[in-house]
Amino acid sequence: MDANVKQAYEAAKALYAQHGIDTEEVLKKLADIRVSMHCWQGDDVKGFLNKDQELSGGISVTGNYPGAARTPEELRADLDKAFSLIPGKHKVNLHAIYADTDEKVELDQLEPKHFERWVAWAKEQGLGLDFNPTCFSHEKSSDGFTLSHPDPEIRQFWIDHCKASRKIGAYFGEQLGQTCVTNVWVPDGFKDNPVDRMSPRRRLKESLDQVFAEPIDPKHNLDAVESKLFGLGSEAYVVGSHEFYMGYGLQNDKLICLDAGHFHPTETISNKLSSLALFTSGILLHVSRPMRWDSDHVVIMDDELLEIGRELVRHDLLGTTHIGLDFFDASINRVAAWVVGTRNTIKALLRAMLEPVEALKKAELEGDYTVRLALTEEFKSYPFGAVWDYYCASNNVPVREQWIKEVKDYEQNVLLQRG
Ligand SMILES: C[C@H](O)[C@H](O)[C@@H](O)C(=O)CO
Ligand SMILES: [Mn+2]
Repeated sequence: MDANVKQAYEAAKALYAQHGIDTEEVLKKLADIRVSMHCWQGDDVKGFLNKDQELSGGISVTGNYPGAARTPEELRADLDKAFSLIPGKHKVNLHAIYADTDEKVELDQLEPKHFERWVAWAKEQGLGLDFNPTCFSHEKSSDGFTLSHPDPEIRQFWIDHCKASRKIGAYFGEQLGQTCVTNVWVPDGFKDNPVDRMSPRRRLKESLDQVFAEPIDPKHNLDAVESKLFGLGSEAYVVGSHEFYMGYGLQNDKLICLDAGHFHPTETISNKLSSLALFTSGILLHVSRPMRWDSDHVVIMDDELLEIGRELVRHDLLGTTHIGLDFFDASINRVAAWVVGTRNTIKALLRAMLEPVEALKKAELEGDYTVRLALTEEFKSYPFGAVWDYYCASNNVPVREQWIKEVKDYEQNVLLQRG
């Protein structure tokens, strides 16, 4: 390890120790956290099953940076590259359209065998896998409805797809010895004001009941449901709203997924964690960065990311919260997008772990808001960066911006050769 990195770490360690913060313990805890890196940043949410199908469902990817992965092999190579620049062992979040198979298979017919190559790779790399049914970019969702569709045949197709997805999730969990989270998000909604808000929600509820009817060992698969306020083309009404899924999740013991981009622009998911945690056995996060709308920008270390980290650490929610990422930016190098977003997410958790939480809570309880404010602010310039650098070096990944050169080399030698 570089002597300067070690020396800076030792100085930081001593400073934090003065506040009773044991950096060695902190780094051990940090190493246990698995962030679920979403595969869809690597190819602009195209997948491999219906490659020619246009992206739909009210989400959108902008940019035309060269080098998007075109095959499962390319996507795995890009993920390998990104993981080599990120400290720790993590998970990959797959969508159903990323099946790796030579068969032409419909979504409702998908089986674990169509993901065997992903599992073999994950085993080799020591990664976990999460899963999502893909209820968009398909002719049967072209009018904007899936699980809440008025046509029972179309509804059944999506129910069968979601059922198949849970089985694939259970297979991942069982094969890899790490619980898979299978997250159901459907785009269903209306562009303009509906007359009947209730019937689609009733249909969605009934469809979900069918999807989840078969019990699955929670050691292998946990179900999650993801709400949304609006999408492109569903501005007036989304069937699966926050209230809908909060009710459904609480009543049926499902993980409630909070996506940072799925609420009113001034609403934050950090402020929801301490409430939901009191009523649920776990939460799924989609850490994203909405800019003016659900734009899915790459996660940066902004106030909200820091606050999410603090809430998870201060209320001891790391054991029950599944941290997934959800962004897709095609205007920059896609491997770099993963590295920036994932490193930032881990770094925000580290920063939160390096705060004098007990002293701050004590000040608050005693009504000493002066100390609460002053200490919070002073800690913003404590040398967390030295601890982070040491963590990266100890994990044999590049320290600070050294990783950029590696991505640039990979771009020259691999991504730009893809034509
Ligand atoms: C591709 C994802 O499933 C999707 O982004 C979903 O999680 C979402 O957030 C839709 O807005
Ligand atoms: Mn999401």
